[in-house]
Amino acid sequence: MSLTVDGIHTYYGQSHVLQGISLNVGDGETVALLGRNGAGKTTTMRSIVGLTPARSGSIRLDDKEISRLQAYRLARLGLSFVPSGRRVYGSLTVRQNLALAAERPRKEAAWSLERVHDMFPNLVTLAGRQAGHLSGGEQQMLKLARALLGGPRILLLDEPTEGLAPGIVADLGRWLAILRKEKVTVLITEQNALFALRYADRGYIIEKGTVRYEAPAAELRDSAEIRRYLGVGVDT
Ligand SMILES: Nc1ncnc2c1ncn2[C@@H]1O[C@H](COP(=O)(O)OP(=O)(O)OP(=O)(O)O)[C@@H](O)[C@H]1O
Repeated sequence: MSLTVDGIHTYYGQSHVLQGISLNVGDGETVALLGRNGAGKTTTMRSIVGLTPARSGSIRLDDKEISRLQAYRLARLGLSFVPSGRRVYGSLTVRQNLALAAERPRKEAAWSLERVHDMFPNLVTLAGRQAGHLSGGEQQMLKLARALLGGPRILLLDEPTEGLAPGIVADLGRWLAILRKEKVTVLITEQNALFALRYADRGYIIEKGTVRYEAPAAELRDSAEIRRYLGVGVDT
């Protein structure tokens, strides 16, 4: 499975936010989408998954044109969008949240509950807890678990570290390393550029709705120019 975004233009009303973004995510790759505040990272993801459709340009899953499909059909095709923030069914328990996600999986790519529990053993302990009462990190874990149970062909993770304590960010790094090893195809946006580049194969840096740089993650991480541009200091 590969995702190809080719020259998409997306608007909010009159505001021309994405001005010809092109990128691709190859089968089994982890790709980081970076840029300053307001550059258009979230909008790019929302365009890919059909929540804020692009007005022109092409988006293809393998050779299939998907840019005109509605969000629910894209979700059925295996585009799994994990938005930032606390988006779980707060009044349901962890167990119920997982059961709902496992109800109608895309069979060929679905993870079993057992495999998900191997990756996130804490979810076993937390099974009876109400999801709305979990910490930010625990909710992030639950969102990822739900996405995997659904059988994603590509996981789109929007700012997964947002609002997480440093210790939890380290956990998230471990999960991203596992996804990469398991060859799950991932597109990730991050304010924390160095974090994302540590777990990505390649990265794109966008500015004002266009791609400004594209390079292997290690190259972006080591470039003084890129660090200056992104306003990041030394790697920790
Ligand atoms: N619902 C909306 N209506 C109008 N303008 C919007 C809307 N959402 C985002 N924008 C504008 O579109 C531009 C791109 O926003 P976007 O959220 O994609 O950026 P981002 O790179 O994800 O940045 P951030 O990390 O700050 O979310 C910004 O100028 C933003 O103000």
